[in-house]
Amino acid sequence: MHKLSSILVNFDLKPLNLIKTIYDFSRQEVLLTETELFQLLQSFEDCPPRESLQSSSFQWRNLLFSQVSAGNTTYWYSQQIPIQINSNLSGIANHLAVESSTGKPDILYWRILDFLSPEKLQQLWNYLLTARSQFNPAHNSAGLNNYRQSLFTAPPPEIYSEISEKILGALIPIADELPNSSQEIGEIEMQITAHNDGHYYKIHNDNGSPDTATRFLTYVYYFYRQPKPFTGGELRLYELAIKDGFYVAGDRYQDIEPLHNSLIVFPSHYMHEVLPIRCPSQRFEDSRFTVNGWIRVAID
Ligand SMILES: O=C(O)CCC(=O)C(=O)O
Ligand SMILES: [Fe+2]
Repeated sequence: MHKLSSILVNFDLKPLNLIKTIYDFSRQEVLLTETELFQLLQSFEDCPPRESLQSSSFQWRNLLFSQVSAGNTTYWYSQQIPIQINSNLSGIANHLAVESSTGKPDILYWRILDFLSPEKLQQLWNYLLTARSQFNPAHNSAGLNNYRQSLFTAPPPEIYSEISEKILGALIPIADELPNSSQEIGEIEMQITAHNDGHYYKIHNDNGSPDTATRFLTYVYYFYRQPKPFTGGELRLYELAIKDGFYVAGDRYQDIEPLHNSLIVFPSHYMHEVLPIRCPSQRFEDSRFTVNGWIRVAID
């Protein structure tokens, strides 16, 4: 909480109306509560009475932006929302862990080896070999060019239900133990991807936009022909850092080998990337395949 007197000395409040400007504003790390903003405004000689001030707010990532209108002038302020680390993640680790990393760098993930039985894996292959024409180029949610190159498609219903059930099978014991409903498991999203020669996915996280904000776990199931027909394609998980109220990639990272028939689970807000793939044959069936997606928290 900032003292009004120190803000008045150090800070020249200006009307701001563009998101970009709001962002710059937040970088100054001047965080006001609504009450402080009203007090600040009222210290201006020409400020209308409090009853005529109107306010509204919206949330972006872990920042709460609010606006107060006085006549034709709009004032913005921002406030950091405390970041909640899900204390049950360690519990999930206990249930999922065949292998887990809590070491250095400080990155949590869970990996299950031999995730699918040989029969289920064969079913997946049988589907894939008929489905080449259903794969489309993937786009990054921010619409940026050159951010991501891969092919993807929606899973057929039987693959969706079998794999989501298997994932839920690992998570349900935890869901039952969760102390409140806001941490119950909601929707499971799923896609099938193929990364071939020259494909990659640059650094991103999976829940940084309003429509993805309820994703809390990311899972990636890897499978490919034997012997392994490509090189590269490691999943690089970055240590989490917070800068100016935003999640950013820390300096340290861990590269995870996309092992055949393994499932990786990690928190969706981690920054991560897929390193470039080299696949000399360039044949579709030699791609680095995944069934991957996101587990959302249920919302009441
Ligand atoms: O393929 C992978 O290893 C990760 C894919 C990914 O990050 C995503 O689809 O959001
Ligand atoms: Fe991702």
